[in-house]
Amino acid sequence: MNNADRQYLKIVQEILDHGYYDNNRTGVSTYKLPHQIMQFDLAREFPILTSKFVGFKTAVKEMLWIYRDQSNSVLKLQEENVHIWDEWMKPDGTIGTAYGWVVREYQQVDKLIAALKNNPQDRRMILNLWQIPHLDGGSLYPCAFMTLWDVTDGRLNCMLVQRSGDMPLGVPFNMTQYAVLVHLIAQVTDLAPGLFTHVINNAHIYENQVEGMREQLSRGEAPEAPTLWINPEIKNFYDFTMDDIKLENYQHLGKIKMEVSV
Ligand SMILES: Nc1nc(=O)c2c([nH]1)NC[C@@H]1CN(c3ccc(C(=O)N[C@@H](CCC(=O)O)C(=O)O)cc3)CN21
Ligand SMILES: O=c1ccn([C@H]2C[C@H](O)[C@@H](COP(=O)(O)O)O2)c(=O)[nH]1
Repeated sequence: MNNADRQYLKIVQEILDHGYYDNNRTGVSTYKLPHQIMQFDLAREFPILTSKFVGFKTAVKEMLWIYRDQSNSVLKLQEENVHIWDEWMKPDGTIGTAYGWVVREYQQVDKLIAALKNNPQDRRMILNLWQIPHLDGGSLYPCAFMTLWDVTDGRLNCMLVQRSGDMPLGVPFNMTQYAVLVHLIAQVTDLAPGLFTHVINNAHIYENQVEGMREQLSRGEAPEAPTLWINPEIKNFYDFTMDDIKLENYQHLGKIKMEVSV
């Protein structure tokens, strides 16, 4: 069994067995549990689910849109055939002052890379998309909103804090795309990838997704994890393209269609 699936499916099972049934902003109720955590050693494994197909390219394109392009343009994502933000597009074609916009506003990536290169003992290395004055200017408050970075013994460790996690849709994307981000940042700072810890404050399954999750749980053994290939020649974070990031030998048990609540 793939370790990513083992940790992920354990949380899913916990939510279905013991989750608290509650309403929320979207009007579609969820089963939820607080404080769920997954942890991966990126030197040993690449975390992507194999118990269902996860759109690796879509997830990585979204991550590059936020951190490399530092863009809020949904139209730009659509040009790359990514439609997961369509429902949140404002009339101007953007998601407003959220995600990539906030990264750019405070030059957060440049500051992180500079600290990792020049002062890796720093204990203040944080990317924080939760910028209170700009929250209401965005179409959605950021969910995976903070990463805390650490260098220990030449290894780059990253903790992702997610305030709200849609286990069937958002979380499989988030775990994989942030693992890729750690690999990319490690490569351009001459560090080895280390621990990736994913903390989810409110981990939930919308009630119209329960059937899909039960199907995923009932599937047979999840195939072993694929491997991530990154073009070793890229030394500048902003030079990475999708051609430089590839998943090799991705075996999975097939797509499961689930609904997104807006
Ligand atoms: N309720 C909700 N859940 C989310 O995960 C979510 C939001 N809202 N709002 C903002 C973004 C948009 N995200 C999304 C939206 C849709 C999919 C989705 O439909 N995924 C499909 C395939 C999509 C594709 O490859 O084009 C999946 O099966 O993973 C995933 C993440 C993550 N975020
Ligand atoms: O990267 C993401 C973005 C969004 N989500 C999910 C989590 C929630 O289901 C919704 C956001 O609704 P809120 O009421 O603002 O919490 O989107 C995710 O899992 N990952």
